[in-house]
Amino acid sequence: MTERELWERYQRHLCVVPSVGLSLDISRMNFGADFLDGMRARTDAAFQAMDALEKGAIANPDEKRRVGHYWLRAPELSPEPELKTAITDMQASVEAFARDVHAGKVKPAKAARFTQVLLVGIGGSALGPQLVADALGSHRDAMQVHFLDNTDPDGMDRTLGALGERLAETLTVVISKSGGTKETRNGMLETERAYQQRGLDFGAHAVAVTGDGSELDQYAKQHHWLRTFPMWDWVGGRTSIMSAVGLVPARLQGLDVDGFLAGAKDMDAATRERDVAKNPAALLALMWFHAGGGRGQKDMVILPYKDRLMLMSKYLQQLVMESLGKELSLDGQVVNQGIAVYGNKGSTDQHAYVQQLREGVNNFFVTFVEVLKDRDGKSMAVEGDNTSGDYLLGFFLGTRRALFEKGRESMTLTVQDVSARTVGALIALYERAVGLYASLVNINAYHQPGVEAGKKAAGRVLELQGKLLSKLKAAKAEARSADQLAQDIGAPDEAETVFKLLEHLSANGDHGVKRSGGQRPAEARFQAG
Ligand SMILES: O=P(O)(O)OC[C@H]1O[C@](O)(CO)[C@@H](O)[C@@H]1O
Repeated sequence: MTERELWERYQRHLCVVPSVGLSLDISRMNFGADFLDGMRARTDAAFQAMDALEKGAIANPDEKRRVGHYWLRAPELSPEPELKTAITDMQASVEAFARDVHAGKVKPAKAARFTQVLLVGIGGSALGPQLVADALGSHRDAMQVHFLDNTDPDGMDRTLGALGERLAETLTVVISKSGGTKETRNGMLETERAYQQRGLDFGAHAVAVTGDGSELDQYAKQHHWLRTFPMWDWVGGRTSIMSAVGLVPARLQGLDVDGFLAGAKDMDAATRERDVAKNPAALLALMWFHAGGGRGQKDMVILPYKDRLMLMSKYLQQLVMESLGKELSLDGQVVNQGIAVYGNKGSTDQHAYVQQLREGVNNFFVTFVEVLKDRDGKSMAVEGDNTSGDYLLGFFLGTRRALFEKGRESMTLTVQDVSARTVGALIALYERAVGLYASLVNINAYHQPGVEAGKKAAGRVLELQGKLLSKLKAAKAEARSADQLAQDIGAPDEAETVFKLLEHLSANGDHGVKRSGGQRPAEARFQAG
């Protein structure tokens, strides 16, 4: 294709959404002239399914749940008045609470004001707040936000240690829809102890976001936490950023929540458009289908040319992969669907994996995200008349061209700026694209059975550890191999897991397990010290 033909193709296929200042360019995807028409029947069915979902149908059949994240930015579209009231009440109470915190009406016992937020959550209960805080935050925010999103003890020490004395002015927000997620429970308990060690009452510094009656809800009530904000079963974790999950930290941070919700609402309106050429969510879903043959054969590389959007790929990794990575179709057939997502930011990635994108295995398509506004205020010239921002654009266009020359497909999303409106719109765009794509490939995007399997298996490992520790204590000083101990606890087939447990136990002083003998599994001996 000549440059001239490409320019024509660009103009023909450019999808512009003036209401949110966003455009999607699909000209560098190699779909044929009849592709969009050929997909018309499937696309219409996807629109119908989305329409039913928005009207309150059970769109998550396995869990028999409705899927209501679109109502969070347009409560008037809720299928029942009670839901609308629940959403608007939540929004008003979050706003009022943040106002009281900022004004010092809700204040810690041993400091004048809360200045820090510590968010404890994982997956959908952390990734959205992390993206929003990083994309929109600055040192001028009303409060600074920190995160505990794992059960890694050293990770917790690092975050809590960095807060140090400031724990006295830290408001901890524990977020868990289910209220029973172990990583979050552990982070909460360790945080509680950190407060206690400084003579601070955790409850007077803690807020929960969780489902009514959950384990976390009960804990918060028993320990007289400051507040609990609701989460509902009709909002999925990975699409919960516009529920209290995202609004509580964003309001506390002092971000433009109204703009964020408005951007998403405007994008929703634009992506209900049935004319595919004018609908960027439908085009994204169709390009994913084209690129991967409807089987996810190509990975989605997200390359935003803006530091503030670096977490976009991490956020989309959960949204896309937890939604689309499914073994079974809606009809129960084994389909093993999914699309792998990765990326960081340009032009930084140019100096890392882009080498492979241009010359290596052609198993991906890139989505470039271009932000027109360089910065607040003017830029200095760094070379001739050129600014740093001119260079960023140059590197983006250069990389895109270099990939195209080698037959590597890409799309480009262009936005005006990284404002709250834009971030809200981008999230809404991808939420709908994921929902539409799920319909195109006939899967349930709103459950995550695979994750549950891992959680159950982890539970069994900890059960095994319990048995192992009892045995080691009973056997006292007798040093035994992993194989012998696996026999002892009646789990001979679990010798490898037992060895891994013993290796970990003996590397840490918590349970008094000692290791002797050689380095190889068969030579190692373990005993209770
Ligand atoms: O908010 P919760 O219930 O703690 O769950 C956290 C995350 O865990 C998952 O269920 C996966 O394990 C995600 O879907 C969810 O966002």
